[in-house]
Amino acid sequence: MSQSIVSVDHLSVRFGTSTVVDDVSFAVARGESFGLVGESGSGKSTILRTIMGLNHDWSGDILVNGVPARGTGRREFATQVQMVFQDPYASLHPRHLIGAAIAEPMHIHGIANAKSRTLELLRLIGLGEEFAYRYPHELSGGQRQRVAIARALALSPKLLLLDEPTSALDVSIQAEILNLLNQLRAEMGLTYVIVSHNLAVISYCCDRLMLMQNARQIETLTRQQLVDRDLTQPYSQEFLAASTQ
Ligand SMILES: Nc1ncnc2c1ncn2[C@@H]1O[C@H](COP(=O)(O)OP(=O)(O)OP(=O)(O)O)[C@@H](O)[C@H]1O
Repeated sequence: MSQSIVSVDHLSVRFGTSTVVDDVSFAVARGESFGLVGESGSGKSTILRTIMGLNHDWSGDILVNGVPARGTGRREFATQVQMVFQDPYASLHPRHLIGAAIAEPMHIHGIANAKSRTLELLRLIGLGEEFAYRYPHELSGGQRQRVAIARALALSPKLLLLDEPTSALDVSIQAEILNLLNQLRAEMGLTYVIVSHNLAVISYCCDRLMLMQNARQIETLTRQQLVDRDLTQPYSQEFLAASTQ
């Protein structure tokens, strides 16, 4: 599909003798937000990590911007796709200033004006420029996750892979981060693939979602189908019932 920013075709991923992603296919259009949802261990994060090139024992096809992910050089790939991880406490070096953390990918890629771009990114994610001179321990979890998002956007990728972006945060902060993600997507024309076990998060941020169970895809739904409970698979009904109890 030439319109897709990422397409995954018959993807299977193994760790040793276990197949943790089994024949999964989906495609995400430019500007779309696509959710991967399902119980713990169903293979969601493994799909994101495989797209990022962090797993090696896999078969099938992954195309990013129509080009095989396996064949794309790491440097070029980093300008197209970035990942945001669940734990904002683990994702920032404790002894690096926030400004340095955001600027680092730009320095690695030899991008000019890294300093002014860093300040611009801080404004974009709703933190003042003064945050450039703070250390991670001086920030709240929500502020750190904002910084992780700024860092992911530093090379201006069009595709973000978000792995449980709010589940390590206080419930009161989760909505703020989801609102920020929605706002950034609209303003910057970003595409998201968001992993979550939380249907509320997915329905707030995603246009479509794919439900997974035990390494396999069960069903793909639009947000409207989710809202209307227009489900065809018994497992989807079960999962939804369990999630909304
Ligand atoms: N590096 C690894 N080595 C061996 N097994 C792994 C590795 N990473 C993941 N797995 C296994 O692969 C399966 C899928 O894990 P994955 O993290 O993709 O699931 P998930 O749906 O994202 O779950 P969660 O929401 O708990 O992260 C699990 O059984 C997990 O134990």
